[in-house]
Parts: sequence; C-alpha cells; structure tokens
Amino acid sequence: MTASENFAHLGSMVGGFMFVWAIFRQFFPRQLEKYIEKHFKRLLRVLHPYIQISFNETTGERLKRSEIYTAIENYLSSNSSAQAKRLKADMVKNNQSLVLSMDDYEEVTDEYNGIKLWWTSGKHSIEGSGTTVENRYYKLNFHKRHRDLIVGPYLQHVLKEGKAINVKNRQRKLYTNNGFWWNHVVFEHPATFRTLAMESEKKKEIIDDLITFSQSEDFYASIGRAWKRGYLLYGPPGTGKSTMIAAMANLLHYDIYDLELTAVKSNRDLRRLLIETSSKSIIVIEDIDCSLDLTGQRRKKEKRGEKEIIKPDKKTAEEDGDSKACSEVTLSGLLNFIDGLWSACGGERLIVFTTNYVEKLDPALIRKGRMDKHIELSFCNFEAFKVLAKNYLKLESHPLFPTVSKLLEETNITPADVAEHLMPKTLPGDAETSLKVLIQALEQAKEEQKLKATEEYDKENKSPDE
Ligand SMILES: Nc1ncnc2c1ncn2[C@@H]1O[C@H](COP(=O)(O)OP(=O)(O)OP(=O)(O)O)[C@@H](O)[C@H]1O
Ligand SMILES: [Mg+2]
Repeated sequence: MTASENFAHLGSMVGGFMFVWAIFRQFFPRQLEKYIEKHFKRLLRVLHPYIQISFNETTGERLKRSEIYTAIENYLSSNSSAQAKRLKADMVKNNQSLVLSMDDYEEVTDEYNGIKLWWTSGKHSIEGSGTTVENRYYKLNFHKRHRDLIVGPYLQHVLKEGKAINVKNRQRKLYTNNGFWWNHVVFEHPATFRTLAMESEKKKEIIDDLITFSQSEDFYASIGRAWKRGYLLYGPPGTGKSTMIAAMANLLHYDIYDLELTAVKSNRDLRRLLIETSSKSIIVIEDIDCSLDLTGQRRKKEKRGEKEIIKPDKKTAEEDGDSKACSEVTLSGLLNFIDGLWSACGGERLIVFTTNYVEKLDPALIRKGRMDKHIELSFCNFEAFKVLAKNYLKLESHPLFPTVSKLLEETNITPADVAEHLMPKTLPGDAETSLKVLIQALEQAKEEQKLKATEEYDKENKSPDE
C-alpha cells in the first residue's frame, strides 16, 4: 500500500467515525457530548497525525494556471523521473528539450532536513466560466509535528527551486527597442565561456563574479542595495565584447535587452523602456561612447560652471548636423536610470556597457556602484589563441604553436582576425594549412605595424624646417 493509499484509508476511517458520531451525539447529555468530542478529537490526532495541503493547477474565476503548481511540477520533475512509474513528457525550449513529470495518481517522496514528505498527483472536475474543466492538483502530506518547517522554509525552497528550473527550461529572448517598444526574437547564441578566447584566470574571475551575483539575493537585501550589477566591457573592435555578453546570458540563463539609445527620444521613453524589462536579464548598451554625445554634453555644461546636467545642448548638436541630436536622452537621464529605477525594482539585472574607447567616457558613468566591474578585452595572446585553436581546429598542441606564440607577442591582432584565419576554407578543414595561413597573416601584420610605427616616429621627430 502506498503512502497516499494509507492516508486515504485513514481518511475514510476518520470519515466513518465522524458519521457515526453525528448520529449518536443527540442521545448524549450536553456535558458528556463535549467530553466525548474532546477525547474523540485527541484520538483522531493520534490516529491520523498527518497534514495535507492541496495545490490546484488552475485558480480564480478565469482558471489561470497557478504559478505555484508550475513551480511544484518543475521541482518534482527530477524526483518524478527517478521514482514514478508513469510519467508525462513535455517539450520545452521551442520543442528542443524534453521534460518529464509524474502522471496523474502517482506518488513520489521527498526529503527535507531529514524529514520525509509525500507528494501525490491527481485530477478532479471543476466548474468555471460556464463549463466543466479538468483540474489537476498536487497534494503534499507530512507529519503534523513538522508543520512550521514544511509550511515555511520547505515550501519556499520548493518554490525557489521550481522557479529556477523554469528559468533554465524557458525559451530565452533577445529584446531590441524600436523607439520605446521592445520587440523580441528567440535568443539562441551558442557562445559560452568555454569557447571564449581569454586568459583562463581572468575568465574564472568573471564567471565567479557572475555566479556570486546571481546567488546573492539575500545579501543584496541585507545590505539594502538593489540586486543589480554593472559591467563595462572595453577594448578594440573584434576582441569579443559582444560574444562575452552572449556567454554571460547563457551562463546565467538570462534574457538580453539590447538597448539602442539613439532610437530613444527622451529620458521619459528611456524610463518607460527600462520599467518594462523583466528580472533575470542583461540590459546592454553597446558602444556607449557612440550612442549619444554624453561626454560632450557634460563638458559643455561644465565649461559654463553648471554642476548638474539637466538637458543636452540640443541646438549645438543640431548645428553639428548630428542625427543623434534628435534624442534628448541625457547623461543625467542615463545615470538616473542606472541608480533610480533599479533601486526601485527588485529584480536580478545586469547592465553591460561596451565601448572601444574607455577614455572617452564620463567618469560619472563608469564609477564603481554604476559599472562595478571593468573588463578589458584585448588583442589575442597565446593563451587566447589556444582556446581558438581548440574550438576551430580541435588542436591542443602542434609543432607550429611556438611560431604562433612568438608572433603573437610581437603583433597586435584581434581574436576575431585569428578566428577568421583559423576558419576552414574547405570541409573537412586541414589544421596545418589553417595554422600556416594564420602565421602568414601574423607576419604581414607585424611588417605593417613596424612600418606604421617607423612612419609615426619619423613624423614626430621631423625638424620644424622639414
Ligand atoms: N575573445 C573571443 N573569443 C572567441 N571568439 C571571439 C573573441 N573575440 C572575437 N571573437 C570572434 O569574432 C567575432 C566578433 O567578435 P565580437 O562581435 O564579440 O567583437 P566585439 O568586441 O564586440 O567588437 P565590436 O567592438 O566591433 O563590437 C565573433 O563572432 C567571434 O566569432
Ligand atoms: Mg560588439
């Protein structure tokens, strides 16, 4: 007999007692009736010391799917696939992966702090919106002595774990703004930190930072800070800034909001867009130095001795014939968005700015607390090359590696350029040919850089007469 059958058996016994008592109680004097009832309840508690909580699939008049039911379904999925004999299979992530959950009238056990609990599933019919619909439910049974622990911490644990599984299983989205509306497409970038060409120590530091952030909800609450973190990624074009953002989103299972600031007309629109972003997301502003004339606006104001920037010098910008001038988003608007809005809404969010020219940015924008972590992505060194060689050529080592290593020390070449040279020109690719092509490109780049340096040196050291 399963635990649920035991509970049902005890339940029907109790029901029988209640029925008999309802008939006989009228024949007893009032005092005696009270006495019997008190002891009868005590007996019931001894006979059936279990508590049952039901969680229905749909709730309310509109029969909306209950969030807690979904969380429990997710939470029980791993237990179910190991214990239940009858399972239901469902497709998630755009029909790309399979999730198993227990079928109706199945039972699984769970353990929490050494306490055993029983989850059962079932269904019944309910009336709603003029029709009869089938409503599934989960029932949780546990000993009454654990009531506080189960109703409090255990159920919170189930909810949290269930929601985390849901986040992992969901189809993630890449949002882009069209004016002040977000449009989205499915986000399926394959970049991961494993395939990102970068020194392993630096990579580990970033991964640890991200994971610590994602697990620090309670810490942020305890120190009274909004649960957000700012990253500034800077470096020359083609060094992997955008690729790293995709790897971050894949690591944490976050959505991406790619905010095109030049398409935002005003600070008010910016606010509206940001309020619409959901938690567990990365808000990205690429090429922040080009997005708006933020630095220029500030300098102009500063020259006039004003402390705060309230509006951009629109006229001057228009005179410049700059299309960006149509946007009235100001540096202060942007700073308010980073500080103000995020302090108001609790969700888990990263904001990432990228730039090719970190020195152009206003220090106020990138100070700690706004952009907490500054990450430089630089030219390809040998360690980064080894990651690319493994990705593209499936090579851990090769007799040509020392030549590549020496040339990389003498030449500035981006990982994007290295990757392009390692790309097989025919299929199946030949690793040695790719390495030779890369060496040739490195030698050529070295010569060009040497020539340029000589020219610059000559220009700087020209005598005034010349
Ligand atoms: N560090 C890297 N690791 C792996 N691949 C890289 C790396 N850097 C560049 N690449 C490759 O080069 C391409 C361009 O890189 P990416 O778009 O990330 O550069 P970026 O730094 O964002 O450039 P930009 O400043 O022009 O936006 C990527 O699609 C990727 O294939
Ligand atoms: Mg980029």
